[in-house]
Amino acid sequence: MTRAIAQNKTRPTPSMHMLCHQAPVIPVLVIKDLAHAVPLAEALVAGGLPVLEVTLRSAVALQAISLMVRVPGATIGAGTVLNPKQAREAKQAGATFAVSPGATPPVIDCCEDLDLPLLPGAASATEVMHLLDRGFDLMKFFPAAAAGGLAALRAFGAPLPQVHFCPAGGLSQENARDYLALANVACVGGSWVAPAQMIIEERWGEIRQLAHQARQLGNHRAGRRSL
Ligand SMILES: O=C(O)C(=O)C[C@H](O)[C@H](O)COP(=O)(O)O
Repeated sequence: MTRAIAQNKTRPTPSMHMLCHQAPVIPVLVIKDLAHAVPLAEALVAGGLPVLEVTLRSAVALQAISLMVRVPGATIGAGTVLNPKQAREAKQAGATFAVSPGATPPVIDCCEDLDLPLLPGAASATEVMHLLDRGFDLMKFFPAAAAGGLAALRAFGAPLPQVHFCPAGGLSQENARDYLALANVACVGGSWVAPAQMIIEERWGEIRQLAHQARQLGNHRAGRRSL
């Protein structure tokens, strides 16, 4: 029996669910200078965002992950995981989870073999259905704003109410609240809490403040709209 057939049922992904419920926002980070890794993680954790996604888009990303995992209170994942090699390297660096803008069978298989929780990306009903078939009921919705935003997520909720999403791509402090108000949104992802220029200028106090504001977005979730 092939792996796909053997797992052709909805398998809850408890670890990713747990991580997505720790805070309303997962910061998406691009770290270009290794010296920024620890103070950046400390600022975000101090602001109330403990789950961080370090994208594998820079030469120092893996080293950054291996330093940031030692920051008290931080849970570090690797983002932009595009292939099995990157998944293996992320795990080796100490990442607790992996995030991908999409989903390919090799990445899914590799993360399963590594026992590395994966937040795979989907942008259409067909992609969501493929991931459901692979047992995922929590996935990234990417690129959220470009792929239909709030209206698309609301529409997914009718035929696919069992699926929860972490929308990312085009979110901001201003629109994140509307996404978090949807019943099928577990959390959101975004780079707005750690803007590139602020990182370059090492404005950690301001980043902590942005994280704090983002954390507050979770306070309004009690009154969420149903789908
Ligand atoms: O790198 C990944 O794994 C991704 O899936 C993409 C990121 O989540 C978005 O690039 C964040 O988008 P912005 O908040 O608009 O900057």
